[in-house]
Amino acid sequence: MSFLVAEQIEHHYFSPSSVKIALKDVSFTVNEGEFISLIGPSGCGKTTLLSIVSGLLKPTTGDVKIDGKPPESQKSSIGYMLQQDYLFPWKTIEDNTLIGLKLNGKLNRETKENAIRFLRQIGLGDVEKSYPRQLSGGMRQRAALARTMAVQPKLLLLDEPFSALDYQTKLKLEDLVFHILRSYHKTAVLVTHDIAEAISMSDRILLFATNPGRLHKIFHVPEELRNTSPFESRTKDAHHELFGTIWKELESLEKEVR
Ligand SMILES: Nc1ncnc2c1ncn2[C@@H]1O[C@H](COP(=O)(O)OP(=O)(O)OP(=O)(O)O)[C@@H](O)[C@H]1O
Repeated sequence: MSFLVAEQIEHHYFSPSSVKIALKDVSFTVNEGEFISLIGPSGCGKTTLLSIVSGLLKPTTGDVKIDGKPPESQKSSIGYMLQQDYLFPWKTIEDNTLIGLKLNGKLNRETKENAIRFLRQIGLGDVEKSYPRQLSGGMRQRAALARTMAVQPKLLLLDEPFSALDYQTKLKLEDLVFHILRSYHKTAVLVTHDIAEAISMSDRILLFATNPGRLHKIFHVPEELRNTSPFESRTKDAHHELFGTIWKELESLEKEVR
């Protein structure tokens, strides 16, 4: 069943001297529990689209529905992970994890216990009472994941959450997020510049073209990769084949622009 529906999205940015068409006629659906990635050249409208899906930005025309309702009415059901962790430096990891629950008025004994259990599950049990400055970048992003998951979002929007990490930490966190989102059957939309990351984490990949930003092609990730951890996926022939296909498509888009 389609959980997220985007229909004929068009978005224009206006300045005194010009109009930028950031997105043109973008339609797609995401099923419940599905993980999709948005990839494409810089400026093709990925972040604009994520802002529209989150309800932070109203499209010039077109419509988005999350679980049959407009995104503005679903804000407490949407979780974010961004490139920066945005942890509050003066709060402990535990307090940072509980912040969304507090803001949503959902902090009680049960939700607190769940959140702390999750912190322990992802290996942060020893640093619950530590402050963000005492943690490595990877641990801080894990704390950001715990804060996101604490509010039990129905939809996760992931805007390049691994791109600021060193390569090894990035692979480990991809693996963790993949397993957590699968095991909790979460619906997720990831924006990334990393084709291998998109292949190893997603069920489908939406490739966008630029000028104007538009949906160019949808790639279905083969089942043998979808049921494999990101680490292992990267070692498979099917992964390399899909990488080659998407890379060629990206190159042909670049030639179009030149
Ligand atoms: N607030 C804004 N005002 C005017 N133009 C904007 C604004 N935000 C984005 N744009 C333009 O809209 C287009 C799409 O931008 P967007 O940031 O959504 O693309 P993107 O694919 O996320 O880019 P990147 O991969 O570089 O992050 C770009 O040409 C950008 O310059």
